[in-house]
Amino acid sequence: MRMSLEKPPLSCPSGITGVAMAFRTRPSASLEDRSVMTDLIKIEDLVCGFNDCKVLKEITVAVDRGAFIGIIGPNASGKTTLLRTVSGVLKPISGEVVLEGQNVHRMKRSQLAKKLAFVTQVAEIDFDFTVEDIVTMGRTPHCNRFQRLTPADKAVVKWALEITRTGHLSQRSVTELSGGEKQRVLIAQALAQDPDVLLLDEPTSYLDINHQIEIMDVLKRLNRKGLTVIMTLHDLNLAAQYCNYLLLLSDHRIYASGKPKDVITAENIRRVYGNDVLITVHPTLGCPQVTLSPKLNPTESKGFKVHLVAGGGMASQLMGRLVMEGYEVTVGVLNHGDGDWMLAKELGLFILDIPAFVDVDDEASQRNLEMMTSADVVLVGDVPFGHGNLGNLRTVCESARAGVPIVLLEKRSMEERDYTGGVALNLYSELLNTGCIRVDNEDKVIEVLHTLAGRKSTLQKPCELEVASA
Ligand SMILES: Nc1ncnc2c1ncn2[C@@H]1O[C@H](COP(=O)(O)OP(=O)(O)OP(=O)(O)O)[C@@H](O)[C@H]1O
Repeated sequence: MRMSLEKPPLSCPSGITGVAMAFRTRPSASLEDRSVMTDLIKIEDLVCGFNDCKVLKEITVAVDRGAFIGIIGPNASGKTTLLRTVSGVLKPISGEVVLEGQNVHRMKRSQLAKKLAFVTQVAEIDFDFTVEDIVTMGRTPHCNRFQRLTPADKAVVKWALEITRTGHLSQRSVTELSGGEKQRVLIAQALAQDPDVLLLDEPTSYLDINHQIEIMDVLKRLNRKGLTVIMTLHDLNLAAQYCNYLLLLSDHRIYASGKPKDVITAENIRRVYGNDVLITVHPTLGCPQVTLSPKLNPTESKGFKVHLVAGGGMASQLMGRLVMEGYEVTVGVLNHGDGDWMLAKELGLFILDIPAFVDVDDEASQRNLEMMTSADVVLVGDVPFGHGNLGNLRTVCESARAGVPIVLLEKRSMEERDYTGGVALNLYSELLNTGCIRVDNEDKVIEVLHTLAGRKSTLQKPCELEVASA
């Protein structure tokens, strides 16, 4: 069955019209500015919190109709508090939240509920209502107390159930539902309310990945039709993919705001969350994507040095695994801007590098040899060899002759990776005669390194004992 995004016609049209995508955080507007503003929501010098506890201060944000805003930040940074204050549920300590010219905290609840819906975090619903009853309650602001639901109201309820894929639950009691089902029912209720602005507190927290995408897709499509969406999110990747603008909260304030690519930066995440992360670009959407890096303590590393011959972005996975496993990794020789160079840089590894499009020359090779011979093992990734990086292969051969253990990752044969008309292949055959270890996937590389590192530590133990007893 196809879902229609079009709401059935209503007796009270929502007034959703053109979409002006804009969002700004700024100091308080002057009186002159105010006269030309067309913001749907204006948050002015807001201080919010509880009694004397100021959770957030200096919050000034302008939201235009049609914005899709994500509020992100660490635990207890005030995301829910801000959303509750914007929703009118929590009174501000000072400042104001203005919706279409009216202070939300002075509006009648019924009047506000026609324009704004708030999906709270899933709480225990103790009342034995059916799902249909719960979603129907979303129509309350639009109905006269003594009036029965009109066919138009019923059609909206049906639409909200369908669009959130909760129709099959309509006769079930909400007390029996799973957390994810309840979450979708609460979103259905809010959509049945037919608001201009939808606020959602962690709407995906209980949802599996399929339902996360499904709900976010529905919200995005409704947003394209004019629904203004403001939500709190912990998942930074979802936030980057779906939100047009982000507010990053930290230290009782808006720490950063703007487009996802400007807010979700490694520096911001490190400062606010205290985590080192890898920021890459989503392959199809172009938005930032966050990959968590473990907090590696150098003193806990395996004390086993791996020099990696990488290139062309073909050794990225291997590099990440090595770092995760606690090896001391150096990389080289790499050209500036190479995919593996960029990752090595993000990971903070020592890179022996040369400018882009420059061949590995004798000087670079000499330094590479020094690094290889001081490593416990040289690992050659499944990289292609051309005339530019042939020097790396020559140096690996030299290191092998000097007795350095060599591990070769061969996902593809050297014939497939030789762009030198056979020179690389000859060097490779020479290398194989020195008794290198050959493996065909990353897992096996890790197994081999584990064995080699184990041998090294066993050999070291008597020395350590001697030192200890001296
Ligand atoms: N009713 C309350 N009374 C007093 N303090 C509260 C109340 N609710 C929340 N707080 C406090 O306000 C601060 C912000 O809480 P809030 O729930 O807004 O953070 P959050 O960013 O949404 O957190 P999380 O990511 O953990 O959900 C916290 O220190 C919290 O303990």
